[in-house]
Amino acid sequence: MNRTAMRASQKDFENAMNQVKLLKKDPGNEVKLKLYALYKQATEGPCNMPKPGVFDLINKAKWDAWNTLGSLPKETARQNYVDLASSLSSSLESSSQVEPGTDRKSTGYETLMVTSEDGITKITLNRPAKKNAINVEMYHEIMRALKAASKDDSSITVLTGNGDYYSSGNDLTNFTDIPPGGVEEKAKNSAILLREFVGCFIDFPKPLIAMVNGPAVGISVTILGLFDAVYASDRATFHTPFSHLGQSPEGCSSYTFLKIMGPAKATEMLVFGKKLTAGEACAQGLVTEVFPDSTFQKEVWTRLKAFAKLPPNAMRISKEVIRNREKEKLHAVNAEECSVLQERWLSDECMNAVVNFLSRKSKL
Ligand SMILES: CCCCC/C=C/CC(=O)SCCNC(=O)CCNC(=O)[C@H](O)C(C)(C)COP(=O)(O)OP(=O)(O)OC[C@H]1O[C@@H](n2cnc3c(N)ncnc32)[C@H](O)[C@@H]1OP(=O)(O)O
Repeated sequence: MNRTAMRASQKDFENAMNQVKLLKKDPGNEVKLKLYALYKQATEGPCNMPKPGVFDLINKAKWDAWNTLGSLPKETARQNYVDLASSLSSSLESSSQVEPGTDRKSTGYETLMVTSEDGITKITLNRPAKKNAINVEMYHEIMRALKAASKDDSSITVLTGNGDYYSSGNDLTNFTDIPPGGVEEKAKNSAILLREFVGCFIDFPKPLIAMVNGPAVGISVTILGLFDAVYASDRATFHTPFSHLGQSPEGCSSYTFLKIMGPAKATEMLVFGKKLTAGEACAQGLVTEVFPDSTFQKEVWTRLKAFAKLPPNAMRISKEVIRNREKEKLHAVNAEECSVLQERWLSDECMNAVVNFLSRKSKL
């Protein structure tokens, strides 16, 4: 790279584009937008395309990024692209060099940490900077981890979150990646993914325990009705703001929550979006037991290690006896909830809520 002359050649630019393609780690949307904008400016000059519509989120973000470069000369954009690509490849390469020993690398998960020890498989949601929001990759990885845990040597499986949140629920940027078939195809694909995801919890054969380490939102709350025990820190809260988001209940909660807490309390949560404290969630039967945050990890792990010593086949069979007669019903509820949601995601109410969050106009 001709860095001394501070003017990147066409060859430097092409090398930089290859460097970007070969990056082992995703540099994130913000950086990708910057690269896109610099590429367009370097090859086509200032943006003179018409501005995309407000619901065409991806193209609008790209247009905004390119347009922000104003009349930056092509040569400067080319140089900036080369510099950015070079800084990315050195920072992302070096960060991947310090990680080989970590769970993430050794298990091949990008959004989870999965460990298996003392008869317990622990699946940790691991996007703490995004409050463990569940993106499409995480949905797939959770399903993969559950399938592996159902067949491994462990006798119980635990789901928890890394950082201050258990999970902020569905990653709202999932709605921005619109395929060529448009928003209808996106809604259809999302409903298929959601149905498969929830189905994995319905069918999970071993005792499944949630350790809710902090606030839980949306789908991370609704699927708790499919767990066998839910232990919560007293910092945890339980929030299903579906109406606020123009959406409707999922995770079989339209059935399980009614059974767990009765229709009136379930309606307060699922229709009016009432946020529960851990104590309230325990009083309503959604949470098994609440622990002070300072002793949460120690107390719960002591208990789980004792559970994991129980005969695994007996636990599996007891779970089957308790749960199996409900399975067919749960799959039917899951299918119905997903088909209702597929329509909801296309509504103005839902699209406006997503746009407002993504444009930083609203938060829960
Ligand atoms: C396949 C599709 C299936 C769909 C299934 C449907 C499920 C329904 C649901 O799950 S509904 C629930 C959806 N979740 C939300 O609406 C939560 C949105 N998030 C918030 O309101 C807030 O972020 C918060 C209250 C959770 C936390 O607020 P706080 O101020 O403490 O933190 P930040 O807002 O600064 O968050 C830190 C960064 O994390 C990003 N982020 C948090 N939650 C989400 C999310 N759900 N989706 C996408 N991104 C999220 C946030 O944008 C910040 O990112 P930044 O640092 O890059 O700005």
